Amino acid sequence: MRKDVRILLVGEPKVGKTSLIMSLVSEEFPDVVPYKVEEITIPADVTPERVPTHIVDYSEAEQTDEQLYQEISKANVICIVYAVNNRKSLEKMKPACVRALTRVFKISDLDNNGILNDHELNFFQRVCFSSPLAPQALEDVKKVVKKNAPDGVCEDGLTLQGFLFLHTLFIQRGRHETTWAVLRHFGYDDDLELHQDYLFPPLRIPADCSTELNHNASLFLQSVFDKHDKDRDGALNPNELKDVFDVFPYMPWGPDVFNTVCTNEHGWITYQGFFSQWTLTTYLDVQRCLEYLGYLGYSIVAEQESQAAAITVTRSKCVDLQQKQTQRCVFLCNVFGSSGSGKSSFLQAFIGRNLNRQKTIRDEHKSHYAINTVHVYGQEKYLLLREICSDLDFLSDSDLCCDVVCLIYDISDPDSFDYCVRVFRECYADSKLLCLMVAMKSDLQEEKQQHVVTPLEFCRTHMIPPPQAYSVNTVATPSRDVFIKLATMATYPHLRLRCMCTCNRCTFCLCQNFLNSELLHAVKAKLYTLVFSRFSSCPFISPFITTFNPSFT
Ligand SMILES: Nc1ncnc2c1ncn2[C@@H]1O[C@H](COP(=O)(O)OP(=O)(O)OP(=O)(O)O)[C@@H](O)[C@H]1O
Repeated sequence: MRKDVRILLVGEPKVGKTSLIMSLVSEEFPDVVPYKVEEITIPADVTPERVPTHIVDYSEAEQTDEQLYQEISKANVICIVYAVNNRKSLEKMKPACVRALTRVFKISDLDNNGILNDHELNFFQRVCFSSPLAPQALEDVKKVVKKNAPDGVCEDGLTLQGFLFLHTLFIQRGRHETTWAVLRHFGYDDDLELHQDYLFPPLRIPADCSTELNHNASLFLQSVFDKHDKDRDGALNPNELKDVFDVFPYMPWGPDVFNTVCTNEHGWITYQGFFSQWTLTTYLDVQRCLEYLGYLGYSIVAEQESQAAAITVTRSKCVDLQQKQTQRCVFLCNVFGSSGSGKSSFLQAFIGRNLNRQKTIRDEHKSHYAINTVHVYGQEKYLLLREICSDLDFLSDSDLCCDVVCLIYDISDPDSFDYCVRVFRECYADSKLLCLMVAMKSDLQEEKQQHVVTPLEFCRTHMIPPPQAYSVNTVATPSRDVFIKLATMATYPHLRLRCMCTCNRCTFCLCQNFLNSELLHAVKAKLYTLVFSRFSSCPFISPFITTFNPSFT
């Protein structure tokens, strides 16, 4: 065993360094429990006489950082000392631990009032240790905290200070494992970092499938939103939004999010906008969504095995097309148009902003995406618009991949339609994807387009619906009809020849609703089964019956 061990005690003034030195080497202070003394492994031959040469007492108030580094380089053992009843020193000395426990506290504080009440303490206890605390034990805990840290109990619940004090007490009394059990349950590894396995649980996504948030996730996100919408105005003001992401190591959303989703008149994200942004992340980057849900403690609060339980992996798009129906709720629309044709304005109109409101958007806060809900024959769907850069040479296959294509031209710019023709011919003429032509800036004077055929003739030739006149230069919110059309085309890509108005009132819409109705499908299936069972034994008729399948009628 080394005899010249040099121990460095680091701590703020008056936290008890000297007492610790004395207790390490003598029996004089039986009440002082040396912090992690077993980890310091004091050599047996250290005596009080040798203390001055072996244990260096470092106090922040007395020395500079440079002197500390010098001492650290000379030390064999470094012992960080803090006083459990001094939160300031605790924060300073173990910031990673305090950060981790603060996140644990915030996740467990289900109503976000800064206090863990009995219900929340019991929930916390149950999810961490699989059994609730007995009422008396709960009272005892609060009593101990209150006695030692008066600010630790408020309104009969534990404050963050009390919660931190409790864990410091566990550590001090050698019950490190209790705190570690909590931290591990909330995803931390031995370095107090969130474990990669916790943040990124396995999730298999076959090719041609997409990812969406399921019902469990929407309940959880609704609770997260409600928890932080303290003024109950249905939107998250800047402070409330910052509070949502307080449990994240970084701010996940940039300023562009305010131009991607619906906001209220102050520009604050509404619940619709909040959920839309989550839907967008899930669709475009599901790994990121898993990570974010991990920071929010989804698996703990929703009592699920992992964040993967929040995700629905949809059926392959090919199978949807074959079966002529889909369960998907999120559809991607690529928006093409020449420079200045009005793509950004179109995207902003989708989240309810007219030209006047768009003028306030700063260039660096612009978004290439816009997402909102649309009702397609009574069902709520999410349509995600993606603005595609005008230079086609830079586009990859994944840039072109989508559920429906929107081609925009500016009726006041005679060259803009030519660009749409180019996109259609080069990228989508041979694909089965449906395209919709939008004649933007319809309030302006129309110019003759410099192309051999008119936009209307071009659409007729290529079985594209006629150009949809659209303008964002409106007094009220711009019309949503064109977005409903796009969402309908994305949802029912096999129905090429159909009414394009989707008003749900005209004869064609009513017929289409009827043909798509589950009742009609059920009746058809019943008839088929009946006919099949009656005539299947007849050798002359059965070959004809088997070719009759209701799903292809
Ligand atoms: N109906 C309209 N009447 C007048 N001006 C309009 C109308 N719609 C859009 N604009 C204006 O046209 C200009 C170009 O629109 P926008 O930025 O949306 O085009 P873009 O296709 O996104 O362009 P880029 O590809 O360069 O980003 C903007 O200044 C916008 O305010």
